[in-house]
Amino acid sequence: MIQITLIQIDNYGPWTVTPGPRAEPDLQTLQSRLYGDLEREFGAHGGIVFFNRFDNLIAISNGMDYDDHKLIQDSIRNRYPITISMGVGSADTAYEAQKIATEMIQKGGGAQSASRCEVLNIDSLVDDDDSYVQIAHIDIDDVTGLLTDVETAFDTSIKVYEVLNALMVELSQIGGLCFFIGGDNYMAPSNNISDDILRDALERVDTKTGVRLKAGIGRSKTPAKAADMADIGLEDIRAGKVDDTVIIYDDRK
Ligand SMILES: Nc1nc2c(ncn2[C@@H]2O[C@H](COP(=O)(O)OP(=O)(O)OP(=O)(O)O)[C@@H](O)[C@H]2O)c(=O)[nH]1
Repeated sequence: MIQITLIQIDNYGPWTVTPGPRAEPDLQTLQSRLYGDLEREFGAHGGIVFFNRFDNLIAISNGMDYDDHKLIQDSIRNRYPITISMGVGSADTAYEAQKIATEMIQKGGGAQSASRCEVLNIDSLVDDDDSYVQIAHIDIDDVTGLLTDVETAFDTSIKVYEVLNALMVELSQIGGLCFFIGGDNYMAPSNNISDDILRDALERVDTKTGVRLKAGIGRSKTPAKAADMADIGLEDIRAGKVDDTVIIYDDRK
């Protein structure tokens, strides 16, 4: 089972324009610092946060309970001019878990409801015995030689974001999620998606976008450890240790 936490800034839209439109560099600073702080806070529990849309961030939070979430929520209130609500869901697939987490927040009120403040709704927490996270670290082959060093920076970004969208659509159709994490890298929470099915999905994206993707896949009890093993898998593919575009490492006893 994978546990997903949706973190949503309370009443953010209206806040950004009250008493008048706030300077965009200030909003960008707030959003990036909030992402960094949440990454550190969830990371301290072995979790991982994806910036997603910055006002709606998605975390894998296996092993974190109500008190862990509440402590983070209180800390953000003490250090920011905004507050956050959180919804938590657990399921066999990442897509279903985020769907439940979203329902948990929506149950607490609208994203621009002036009365909704610091909702923390948990549908279910993953038991330690059932805790399992699969993450794929997906990378474009030779983005440096094919794009970064030969195309304009913006044209490279068009391609990288085109690949992101194709990955998000493909993975959501097989129960997974996918997030851009920088450069030419994507991370896909992908519980219950086999390496064969994932390889086929990557090949469909290759065909659609004209790139060649590879992926290390990590399986562990905690999100951070699963991500670490996915990174190792990616490095082993780069080093030619396997003649495949995907490799799985699983450290569950
Ligand atoms: N978030 C994140 N970004 C990374 C990671 N590794 C590389 N990057 C980013 O991705 C960019 C490209 O790095 P690489 O993927 O190693 O370059 P490449 O030319 O595609 O090389 P190959 O993937 O080996 O074919 C770097 O400039 C970094 O911005 C990583 O593990 N995590």
